[in-house]
Amino acid sequence: MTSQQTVLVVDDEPTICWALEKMLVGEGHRVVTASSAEEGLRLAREHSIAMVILDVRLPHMDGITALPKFLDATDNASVVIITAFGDLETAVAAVKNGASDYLTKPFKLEDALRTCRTALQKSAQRSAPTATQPMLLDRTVLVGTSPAMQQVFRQIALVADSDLSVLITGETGTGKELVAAAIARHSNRTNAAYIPIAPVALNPELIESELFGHVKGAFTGASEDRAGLFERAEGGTVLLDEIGDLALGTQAKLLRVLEQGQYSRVGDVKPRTADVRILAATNSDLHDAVASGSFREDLFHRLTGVQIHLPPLRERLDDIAPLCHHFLAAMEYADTGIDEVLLAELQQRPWHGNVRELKNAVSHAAVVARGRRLNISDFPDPKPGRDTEPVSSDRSLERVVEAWTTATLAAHPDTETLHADFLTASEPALLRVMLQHTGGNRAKAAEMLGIHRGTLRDRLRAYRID
Ligand SMILES: Nc1ncnc2c1ncn2[C@@H]1O[C@H](COP(=O)(O)OP(=O)(O)OP(=O)(O)O)[C@@H](O)[C@H]1O
Repeated sequence: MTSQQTVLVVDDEPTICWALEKMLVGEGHRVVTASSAEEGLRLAREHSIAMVILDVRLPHMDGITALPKFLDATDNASVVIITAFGDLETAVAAVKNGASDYLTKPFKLEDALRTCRTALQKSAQRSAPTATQPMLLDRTVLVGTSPAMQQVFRQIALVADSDLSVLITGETGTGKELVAAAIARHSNRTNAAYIPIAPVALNPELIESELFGHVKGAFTGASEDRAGLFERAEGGTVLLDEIGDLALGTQAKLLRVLEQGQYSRVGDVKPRTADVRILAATNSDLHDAVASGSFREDLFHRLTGVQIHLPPLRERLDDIAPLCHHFLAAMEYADTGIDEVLLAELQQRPWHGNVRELKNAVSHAAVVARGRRLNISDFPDPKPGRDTEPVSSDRSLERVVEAWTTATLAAHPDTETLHADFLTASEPALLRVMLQHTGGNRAKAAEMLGIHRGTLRDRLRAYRID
């Protein structure tokens, strides 16, 4: 147990204050509570606070606005933000404004405990205050309420401000480019260029020239010196889409940029310095590419330091409803409803083209329905999947688990609950599909799962699955 520290809980819901107080007192800490930011700030100045747990939604001043004031008043204590809805903007704003971490309501006490323990440890090591610029938030277009997307938001929030390169993986249409754009937008390179580029779309012979530039006479047609992508993106961020398609020679040059921050224009030996953050995306399995020798292992390890994996849409069915509403609203059909029956039918579809297919399908349906309530016949037929790509092979499952584990370890290096966290992340999908499969018959679902009915009931309740 850690030595006694004082924790300030600021939340206008007495039950949350009570539960957190009980939990932290159980850990041997002292707890003071406040129901508004103003009251909390007064207490923060009166006590020597090691950690603040701060709700975002508060009666007068909200938690994000109050966060810099709490950091100031507590001499940079760790602040854990509680959000009612773990959206990307709040998560990024919280982390960017100096929060150590955040919890999404409703949260489990064991999650809160783990987060608080880490935050209290950080509190002791926290350095002097840094200037906290309020963040200019633009409307995110990255929508999702599933646990998988919440994990993606958390990862974006945690890596955005660093200069780490990030590998974004996922099937086509899962939103990899949107994730890259969100990282660039929320990074401290936000005012510099963000250039997404798909090497596969470039002429293979000219690809190095496109990336690194060339000098006059380097090859036929090189009539003058030309800057490449890395020069144009100086100070900013580059997304290399479909990184798996890069030729081995180009991979070696990219590795030099990543490791030494250097490159040379084609036809030139003079090294140039690249101040560019590199994000990469792929929908292919780089493990296989490494095994077959078409992708450099050193580049693979360099890129997979931080990995964000976007699961296919069929593995995050909770996102279908908010995505539909988002796309309808963007088309100014916000009033066009999606009822439960339609939603259930949409959730049955395989969505091989993922969110891109859903977006196109919703646009199509909205135009066909012309403002009336949508039904399934308004939607185009599902896109066929590639025969070579089973809906969920053992191999892709293995990859998802690997990516999740790597990302969680990166976010929580001191974790002591990895196994429980893994179950929380993966079990709801398993149970939902089983219930759909058995038409809601819990006894049958429990039998097929090989677990006791009571265990199934408890898990469903815990995950709030109806
Ligand atoms: N979470 C999301 N919220 C809102 N829109 C999304 C989301 N995910 C994807 N989209 C939309 O779906 C489409 C495909 O997304 P994106 O281009 O980012 O996918 P991708 O994984 O990069 O695809 P590919 O591998 O084919 O390049 C885009 O129109 C994007 O705006």
